[in-house]
Amino acid sequence: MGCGASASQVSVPKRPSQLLRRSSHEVDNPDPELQLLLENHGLSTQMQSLQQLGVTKPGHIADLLVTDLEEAGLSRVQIRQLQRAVARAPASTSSESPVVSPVGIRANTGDAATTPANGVTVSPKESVHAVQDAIPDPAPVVAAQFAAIPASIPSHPNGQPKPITSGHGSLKEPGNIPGLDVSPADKLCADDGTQMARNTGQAPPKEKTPTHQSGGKPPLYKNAFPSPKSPSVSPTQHSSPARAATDRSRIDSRTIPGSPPLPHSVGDDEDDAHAHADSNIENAAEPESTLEFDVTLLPELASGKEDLVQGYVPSPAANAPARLGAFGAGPQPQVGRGGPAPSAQMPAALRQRLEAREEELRGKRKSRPSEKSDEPRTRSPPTRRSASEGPSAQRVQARGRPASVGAVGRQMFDKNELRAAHRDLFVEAIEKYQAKIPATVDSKADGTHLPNLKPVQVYARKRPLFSDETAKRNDFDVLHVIPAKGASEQLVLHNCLFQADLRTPMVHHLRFAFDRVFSHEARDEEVYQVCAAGLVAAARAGQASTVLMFGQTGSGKTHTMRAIETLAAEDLFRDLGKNMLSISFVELRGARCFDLQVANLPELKLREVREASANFFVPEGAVEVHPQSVGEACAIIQTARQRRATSVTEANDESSRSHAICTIRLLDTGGCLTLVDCAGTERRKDSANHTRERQHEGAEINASLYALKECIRFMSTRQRIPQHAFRASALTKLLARSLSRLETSLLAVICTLAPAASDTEHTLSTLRTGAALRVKSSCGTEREILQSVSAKNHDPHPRQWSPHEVHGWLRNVENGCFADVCAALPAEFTGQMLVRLTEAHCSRLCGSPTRGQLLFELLREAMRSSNQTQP
Ligand SMILES: Nc1ncnc2c1ncn2[C@@H]1O[C@H](COP(=O)(O)OP(=O)(O)OP(=O)(O)O)[C@@H](O)[C@H]1O
Repeated sequence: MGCGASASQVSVPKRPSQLLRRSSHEVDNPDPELQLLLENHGLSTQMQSLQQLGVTKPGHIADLLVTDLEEAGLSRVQIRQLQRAVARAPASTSSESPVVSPVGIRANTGDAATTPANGVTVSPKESVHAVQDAIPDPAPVVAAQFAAIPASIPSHPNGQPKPITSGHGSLKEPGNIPGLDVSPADKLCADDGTQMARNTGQAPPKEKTPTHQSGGKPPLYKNAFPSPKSPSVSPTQHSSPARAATDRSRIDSRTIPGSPPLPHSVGDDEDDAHAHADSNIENAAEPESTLEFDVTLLPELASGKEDLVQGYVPSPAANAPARLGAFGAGPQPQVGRGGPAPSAQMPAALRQRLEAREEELRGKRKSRPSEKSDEPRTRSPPTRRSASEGPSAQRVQARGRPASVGAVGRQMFDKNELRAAHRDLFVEAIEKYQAKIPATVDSKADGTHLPNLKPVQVYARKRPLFSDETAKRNDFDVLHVIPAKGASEQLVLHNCLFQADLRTPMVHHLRFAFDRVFSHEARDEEVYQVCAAGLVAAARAGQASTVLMFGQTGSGKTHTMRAIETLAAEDLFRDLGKNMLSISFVELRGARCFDLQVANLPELKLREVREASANFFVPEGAVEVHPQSVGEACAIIQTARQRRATSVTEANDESSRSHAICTIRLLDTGGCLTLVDCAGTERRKDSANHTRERQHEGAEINASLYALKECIRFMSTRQRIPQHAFRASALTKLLARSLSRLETSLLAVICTLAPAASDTEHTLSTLRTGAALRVKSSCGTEREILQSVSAKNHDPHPRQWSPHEVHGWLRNVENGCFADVCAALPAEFTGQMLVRLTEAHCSRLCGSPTRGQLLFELLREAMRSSNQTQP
């Protein structure tokens, strides 16, 4: 018996250190009486099984077998003696037996050792594989739970432990018991033996694993490796009916796939060989009548296993979960270790079903963002996308669908798409708002007289919305120039947005005031008259005047400037004779300056000129042409303009990629008119498809415009523009001469605006820049306009009423029926006090509850209507 085997007989110890230790270690034979007892009670095999599992600690043995031993009638002393004997006995009785690792995985020894069973030298590396292979395949263990049904005991795939029919399964001592030869049959079945060891290797770690289903309790092992019921043991030997029942349910461990190899008795090798041979035949004979596939495969199918269990198993395997629980179940079965896919031996129909199910589950897992959260989602559930649906398909879909309906991938909606998708909604809101604005807003300007020329004038011009913008982009007009009796000075930008949830549309109505605002219907002549004519006149008088176009690309800068250039030339020639003016035309591309008057566009250096008042820069060698007629002047300007660098952009088919500076000098007076058509401001999105060079160009344009804005800010507050501000860009260097003469300089900035909703962000940026320039130059005046407009448009809240307004309201409300209340109120009774009156107060004031209630309601109504008209 294994317990009594001496250590000298051990062929392969656990580790090298143990090898040394065990070679000199003698294990005492246990008490023969005890040995007999164990054998009589069928416990000797159990002990050996435990030994092979590496369970050698007395405490563990006691835990695992104490019940059986006690029931077998062993005294405590005997049990302890037995435990000591087991502990001293070699843990491994076979060279094939794997070693139990600290985590309970059995593996072959790490040192190169000749394996007696197969004669193969196992290298350390191979032993690592052996460790991996030794990871328990739980299927047989689970299958063992069904071992009580001998008729349907399945064969395990991949030649794993074969069920041995009881007819061949007489108890035999294993060939790997120390000192005993390994039978040829065992050698032949080395694989099986390995697998069996593998199977048995799973129990010890689970004993210690806290997460184990059974909490690692001893009965698990007792049941997982039931003692073989010797044929010689009659049921009457059981101490109790319950015990008898338990034992009846036990079968020869060798009939249970996954149970440890049983000891062979000397001379049983032949039988064993027969047994294996028979078992192989049996396996071949019953390829599909298996239960273990069921329990082995299902856990891999995760959430779908219950269905499958019910669907598949019409036999006792249907009780798998219950049995699993009863047995403690050891490790959860996993598929894919040490055997072929169980499906390979399954009925075709079942295989198909499982495959379909697996596929479905895989799909579910993919679509499930997190396996952890089983809670139902409050947001709209992810919709299943067909193969044809890509991001572009979703974009198209999103366009036609209200954003409030389950937005799939909200990040795919950009502002402009949402605007276009909800065009009608926004247009209606805009029209409603515009209808509320009174058509006659007082204006200081009458439209015919030129405004008083301030150093910096800021104008805004809206260009028309083009039909292709409406057709292609479903765009709509979001710029509204507020009509006025005289000339418009305000406009509203309706910024159509969605709240952060991307479901709630909203419109921000942003008002801006300028020296003059031109609607899309304004004619070029009108613009010239208001914005440039005064500056032309000032230049003629010897001043330095500058007209500067500023705005996003495609908003109409060049369109407006062309008209101004032509009309200015006409004006100047009308009053002046020949050779009285000169025209130079240069363009700035980044920091480089080119002469547009010369066909080959020579590059010009910017030369610094030092003057007493300020330093400035001039393009050295720029050609100055002296036109002899208006026509000639216009032709010169036209030719130069055509030489200007342009290219196709997202926003403009003929976008100017440079700043164009046309300087007209008045030779007699020394005056100068500088017409600057800036390159369009670009946002990152506009240049997204540009080449690297073009993107660099765009960056330079924006940088120079920023420098220009800085200079204008100094100018608008009548501060001296510092040199560093001028030197920041080529544009400001060239404009230094005009802008630095504070006393004599005039600057008109025309902000050109595109009205399309998709250009809202550009337009807003331009408006903000323009408004900032202007407000600083004229302090509170523009604010007053804004306030007066808001006062006219929005009723002040009763809370803000002065005592005079309170009395006035009381005298007039409801046709004066509350005029008498005025007398009851103190003269200083403010709106703040009025809104605090309760209904009871009102009743007391009015002398009757009915009147009091009416007054109270009228007041509330006034408050409500005022709230509604607030911006
Ligand atoms: N007030 C307007 N009335 C009619 N058409 C206009 C008006 N303003 C601009 N346009 C047209 O819009 C288009 C773009 O105008 P323009 O080239 O002047 O833009 P831009 O601001 O100079 O652009 P960029 O900065 O890219 O050069 C042109 O076809 C122009 O004719």
